[in-house]
Amino acid sequence: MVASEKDFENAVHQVKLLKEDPGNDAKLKLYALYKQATEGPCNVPKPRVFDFLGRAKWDAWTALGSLPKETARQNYVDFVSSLRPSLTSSSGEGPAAHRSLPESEDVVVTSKDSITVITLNRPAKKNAITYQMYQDITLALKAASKDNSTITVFTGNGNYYSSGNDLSNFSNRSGSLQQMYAESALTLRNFVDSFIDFPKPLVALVNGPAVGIAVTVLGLFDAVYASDRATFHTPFSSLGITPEGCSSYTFPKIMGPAKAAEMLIFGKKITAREACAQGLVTEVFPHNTFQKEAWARLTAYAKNPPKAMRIGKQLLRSFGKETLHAVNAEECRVLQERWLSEECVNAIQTFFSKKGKL
Ligand SMILES: CCCCC/C=C/CC(=O)SCCNC(=O)CCNC(=O)[C@H](O)C(C)(C)COP(=O)(O)OP(=O)(O)OC[C@H]1O[C@@H](n2cnc3c(N)ncnc32)[C@H](O)[C@@H]1OP(=O)(O)O
Repeated sequence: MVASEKDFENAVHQVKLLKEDPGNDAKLKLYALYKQATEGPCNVPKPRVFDFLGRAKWDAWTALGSLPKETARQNYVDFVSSLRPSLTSSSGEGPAAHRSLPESEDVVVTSKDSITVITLNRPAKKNAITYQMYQDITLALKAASKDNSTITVFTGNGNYYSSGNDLSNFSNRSGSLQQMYAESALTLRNFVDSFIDFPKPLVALVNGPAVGIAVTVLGLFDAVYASDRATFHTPFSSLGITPEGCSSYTFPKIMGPAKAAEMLIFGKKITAREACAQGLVTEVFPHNTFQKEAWARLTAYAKNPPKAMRIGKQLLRSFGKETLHAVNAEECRVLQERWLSEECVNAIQTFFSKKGKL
């Protein structure tokens, strides 16, 4: 269900009636979503250095990147409902995923034409996936598996689909290294499990380059539509690490062992058309018509009887499921060791010293 103009106006009115101060973070978020919904992406100059409030507002608005006006309107309505559960929108039920998803700006969940959309929303960092985002995505998938949508879609905001794991994930957490890597392995395992077990059709709209784990989990999707600007890159060896996302099993099955090794061991970056020829991508669209064509396709597919699609997906998936879980467990075990290796530590240091981009 997409929020109408009237829902939006109601939500704006409800904010004015709030009896309690929702706090600065919430107010900044409301401001940013309101501006994005009414004016589109921020294109005004950054306020002067001593205008702290003006700069905080500008930052919050700018962080929304190119989020479409309709999505911002929907997010505003949903956010107002979450501030005051008794304030429900006049259009009835909102996206079910919001009910159990913690507040997150980096992973945005919306609902449209029976389709739940999970958008990676860190365009300034090329949608790199933080530790928190792994957990939010896991929750979002769990919620989407139970909501009333027919299809779930994954995409990225901005010019990247995702640059994969945020390489600062291991430098900004507390506790011993062993403990941090054990927790990370568990978080990764839960994250990948939620793709393996996802019960409905899951579609990726790869709007731009994809790196690392953003590529590997594609082997667990039911369809992958890509812009012709998308590329697919798994530079694991150069980072001193090993494949995850079940790719050590799905990629050889999808593209054959030789092509899988070229990507997963030698780190060859491939184009969208190459990925399509190799079976990782379902179809490639010209970038300037990508959104329109892919959404026309999805909207038509979402009209199919949902139970038949769900049962069909389960048939396709059920026989390999135990193997996928076993592969996931083993990949996470091996990675936990690799993260401690000198090769991996050096590669991450090199990236942050700005000498080692892909
Ligand atoms: C729970 C743990 C689970 C772990 C699971 C493991 C998964 C494995 C992987 O996913 S491996 C892949 C890891 N990703 C990378 O190695 C990509 C690193 N990024 C780059 O090489 C480049 O940034 C780029 C090629 C993606 C884009 O280059 P470009 O020049 O176009 O842009 P910038 O480099 O200036 O990027 C803009 C800002 O974004 C930051 N950034 C981009 N990607 C990441 C990332 N993966 N991790 C952290 N930060 C990233 C970049 O540092 C810039 O930030 P700045 O503006 O503050 O400088």
